[in-house]
Amino acid sequence: MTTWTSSNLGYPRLGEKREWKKALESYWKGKLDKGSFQQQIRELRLDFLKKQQERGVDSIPVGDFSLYDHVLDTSVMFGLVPERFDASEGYSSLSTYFAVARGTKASPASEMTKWFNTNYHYIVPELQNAKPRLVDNYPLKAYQEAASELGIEGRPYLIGPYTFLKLSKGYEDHQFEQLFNDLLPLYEKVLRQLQDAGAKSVQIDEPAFVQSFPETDIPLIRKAYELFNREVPELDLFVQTYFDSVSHYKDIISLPIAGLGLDFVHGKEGNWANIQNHGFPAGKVLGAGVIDGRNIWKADVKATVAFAKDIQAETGSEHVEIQPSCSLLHTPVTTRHETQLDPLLLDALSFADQKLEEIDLVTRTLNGEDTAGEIEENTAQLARVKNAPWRQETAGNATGDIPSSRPLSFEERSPLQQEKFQLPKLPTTTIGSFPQTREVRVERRRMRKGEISAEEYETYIQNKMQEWVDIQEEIGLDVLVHGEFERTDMVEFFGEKLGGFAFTSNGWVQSYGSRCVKPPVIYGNVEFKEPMTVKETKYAQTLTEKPMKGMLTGPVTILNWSFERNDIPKKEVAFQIARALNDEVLALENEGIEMIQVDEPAIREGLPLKRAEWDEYLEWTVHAFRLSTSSVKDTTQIHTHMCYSEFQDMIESIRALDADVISIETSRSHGELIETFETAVYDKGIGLGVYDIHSPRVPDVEEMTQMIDRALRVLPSSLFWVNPDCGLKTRDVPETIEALKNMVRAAEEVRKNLEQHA
Ligand SMILES: Nc1nc2c(c(=O)[nH]1)N[C@@H](CNc1ccc(C(=O)N[C@@H](CCC(=O)N[C@@H](CCC(=O)N[C@@H](CCC(=O)O)C(=O)O)C(=O)O)C(=O)O)cc1)CN2
Ligand code: MET
Ligand SMILES: [Zn+2]
Repeated sequence: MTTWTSSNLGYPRLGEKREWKKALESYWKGKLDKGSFQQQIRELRLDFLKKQQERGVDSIPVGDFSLYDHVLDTSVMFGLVPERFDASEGYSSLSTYFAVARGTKASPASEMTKWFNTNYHYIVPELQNAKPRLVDNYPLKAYQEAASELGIEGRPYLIGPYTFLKLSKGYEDHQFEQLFNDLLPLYEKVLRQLQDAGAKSVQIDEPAFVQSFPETDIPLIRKAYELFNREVPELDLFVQTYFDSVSHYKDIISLPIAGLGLDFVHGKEGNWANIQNHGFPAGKVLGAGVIDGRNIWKADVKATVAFAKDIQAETGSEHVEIQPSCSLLHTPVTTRHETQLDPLLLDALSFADQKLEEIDLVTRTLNGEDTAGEIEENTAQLARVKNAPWRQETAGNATGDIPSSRPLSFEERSPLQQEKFQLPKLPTTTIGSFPQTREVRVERRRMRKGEISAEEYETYIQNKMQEWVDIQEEIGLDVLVHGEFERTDMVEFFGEKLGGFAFTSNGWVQSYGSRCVKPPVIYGNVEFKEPMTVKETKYAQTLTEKPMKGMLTGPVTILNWSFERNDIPKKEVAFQIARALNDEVLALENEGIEMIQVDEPAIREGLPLKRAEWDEYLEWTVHAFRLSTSSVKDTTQIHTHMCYSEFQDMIESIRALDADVISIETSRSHGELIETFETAVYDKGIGLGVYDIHSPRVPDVEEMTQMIDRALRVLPSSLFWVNPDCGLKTRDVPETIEALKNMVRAAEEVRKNLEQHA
């Protein structure tokens, strides 16, 4: 007799109408006092638990909620606050916590980077001189709160020691084992306190188990879980993996743990092969991640039930837990406020709350409950969607008519471009966006609500462009941008203008801290309808003699930061977007915009978690970029931009993009990227970001000249550009202007030095 239960792995923090974001931002601005802030947050936290309870989830995670980021919570819990931060109010005080996340005047924030292959960013733990100790047991507090306030017997959430250390920096490979050993007693203490408080099980997330990791780490992992199993025998250790199939599956399933959760959506083939080849140990709970936690399409409940039964039959498991494929942090909260969507499309969607209902339905069905009516309804809904007119279109993916390489090599076309643009050495520019102030957003909302006309809004945007062209001229930047004021977001904006996309009103997902994105939904074939950026860019160009850089989002980034359709291969969609962007690039060029940036920050984040799959991925992503950008004249300069990235291992693919200039985020990793160029050859235009734009802190001239000098030790000055790490949309106006002034002065100083030494 099989036991079927349900569990959730994490719930979105944002709230149905982004209440969490609003509370945080008001608190940071000093508009909400600490007491009210904590009260509001507590209500949200409890409400989220209640919503999961109401949806019948058997195992509800507690402690996955966070005030910024769950990795930062783990760091703070273990006292891993870098020394540069003032911890006088206590390591786990709000002021210290937010200082690490956001930086202060005195201390730059900790680095932030991508959470595996998602668009969520975590704060990277810094372990230089680390002396970890248990400062606060967050999961315990969360467990007790859920129990006393709501009577929920929650399952405390923890990031496992192996994954935590893998996500950290500030140590050499040979120190890994020592640091790991230092952490274990702390984990043991946390677990013991949970056991003493009556917790029955814990969720220990180890997504690092799905990455390609060295076999030599296995004894360490084994040692950790053996220790936990020995020291907290009453507590069921439920190890959770997601985003792909488990590497070294045989070793991982033999750990002394109570259960293992596997992703049967994003690691379906690999995990299926794993259980076929190696089975699943008797007596352990099998977590079956069968509901997609990364996308927003309604599940086929009937097929899911059948698949869960297949998994059970294959493994003979006595206890299977039906789960989402990963934490629901990566999906929007609920479809219930979506009123603008085509009803047929709305019918096809499932956000976090709906996914929990699907999990419940699947579980009840497996338990033999009569759910025939509900299943029938689900089947009918799916059929309606399948018959929708936009699902009938066959994929038009022919791109054979678009060139995917430029006629001249970089060496040949670069002098032609220089002759045309006449740029100084170390040209200065920015990445595209200028502050999206509250005023800009309010104006847009007024236009959308019909409170002002489209013309009034257009005039407002034109005035903004004028204002910022003047500012850029005044600062002395060499290549200007229009500022992206007309855009809500670099992906959503294009989604709204291209065919085949739909957009939600409340489909927000956390990107980092309080910042959210509203990924558009790709439901049909992507098509160019009309020029998307020409009007603004052309207008901005009339305001200046300097080159105005056109600004587009690249095909892979549009794809990766949207909810993708799941009925045709991803790369087909990328090529469709590439075709549309190629039309836009040519439309810009045709109107005299001859420097065009096509941003591709998401190429790196989308890299498969398993090395073996990299080549194939890089091949189609590079091809998509080249399809978008290769049709231009020799004298047209193509720029691209990437951020949050570790590029060490993909420099060759970056070269293969064949962009004339690339700008890359560098400074938040304190220049680590620069070291890459000591060995790698990069021989096209390149700007390594000279200042971190994620923090309100204004760097001084000296700091930036140092960054430039450091870069020039490994890159030729003839190819080097000076720019910030990324766009400036999240910054305030005064700090933006001040920082850019310092940046231009830094470039001037270094230029002067170069001339003296020439
Ligand atoms: N898609 C995507 N992914 C990305 C990035 C990115 O730019 N886009 N950048 C990297 C970092 N991530 C980021 C993600 C979001 C934001 C960001 O600034 N998001 C904004 C929302 C942007 C937006 O869509 N704004 C809308 C709606 C904003 C809004 O809340 N409007 C108010 C009215 C105005 C107000 O009260 O503020 C309302 O409707 O009530 C607009 O501008 O129109 C936010 O969270 O605040 C920045 C960086 C990596 N991933
Ligand atoms: C996340 S990359 C952002 C690039 C975009 N052009 C901007 O400046 O905002
Ligand atoms: Zn960027």
